Amino acid sequence: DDSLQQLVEDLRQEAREEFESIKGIDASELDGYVDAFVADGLSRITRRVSMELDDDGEAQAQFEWVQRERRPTVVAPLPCPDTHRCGVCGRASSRHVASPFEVALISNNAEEAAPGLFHQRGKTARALEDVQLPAVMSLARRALTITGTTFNASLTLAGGLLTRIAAEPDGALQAPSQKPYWEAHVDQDNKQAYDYSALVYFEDGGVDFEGGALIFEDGETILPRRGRLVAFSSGPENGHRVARVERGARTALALWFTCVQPE
Ligand SMILES: O=C(O)CCC(=O)C(=O)O
Ligand SMILES: [Fe+2]
Repeated sequence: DDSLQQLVEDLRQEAREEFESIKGIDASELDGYVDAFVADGLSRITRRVSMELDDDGEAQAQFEWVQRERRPTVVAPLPCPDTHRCGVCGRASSRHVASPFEVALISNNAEEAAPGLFHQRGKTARALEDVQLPAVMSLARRALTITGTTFNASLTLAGGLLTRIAAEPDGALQAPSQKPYWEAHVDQDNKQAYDYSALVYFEDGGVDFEGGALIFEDGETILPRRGRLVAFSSGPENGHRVARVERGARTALALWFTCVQPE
């Protein structure tokens, strides 16, 4: 089918262009990234049927190959606390927000991209501004848009970290003053400006690493999956913790948004 061939060729071209805009990636890895990008595009290709009346007034079916949009976000609404400032409260989760191309790129380069602004018991993190991968910034913008639309809030990026949590080697030395990453907390307690939190994950829990689930105070547990976005209002309605990573390593893009527009 010619039109399908054309779509695949367009996807390959798009993949190459996206790759070429990103510096510092080993050329030997190009084919893998391009294939992942194309596979993602193909998984969203579907046939659209439309009906048209021909000159004799007969209905004729027209078929066209088109790319479906990524799947929409699912929201669990929650009552807002008094301190809440904008939008609706709740939790949302959406798969395939990061494409397999972005997932492979960021996961493979996370160690260099997040060599550790700080180190916190097996977790290292680097501020968004210091991450050298342009793909991370474009993903942050996408997460901002999706979160704002989902919760009906006009949001601005207030902070971001690319984090990597590795299972700790036995007997690793700990500074007792450090807060462990698995401690339960409310994001808004870390910074009052935070109104919404978003996380994008780059590995599959239970496959690429063991443990590391995101667990809300009421027990709702979200297992990180490649490309998955989780977003939630940052107040006490969404206290959470990260389960300890028992094997492997887990990369996450953590983002915080504010409803207060900068002056
Ligand atoms: O990595 C995660 O899943 C959550 C991290 C987190 O809760 C935070 O950085 O505030
Ligand atoms: Fe948090």
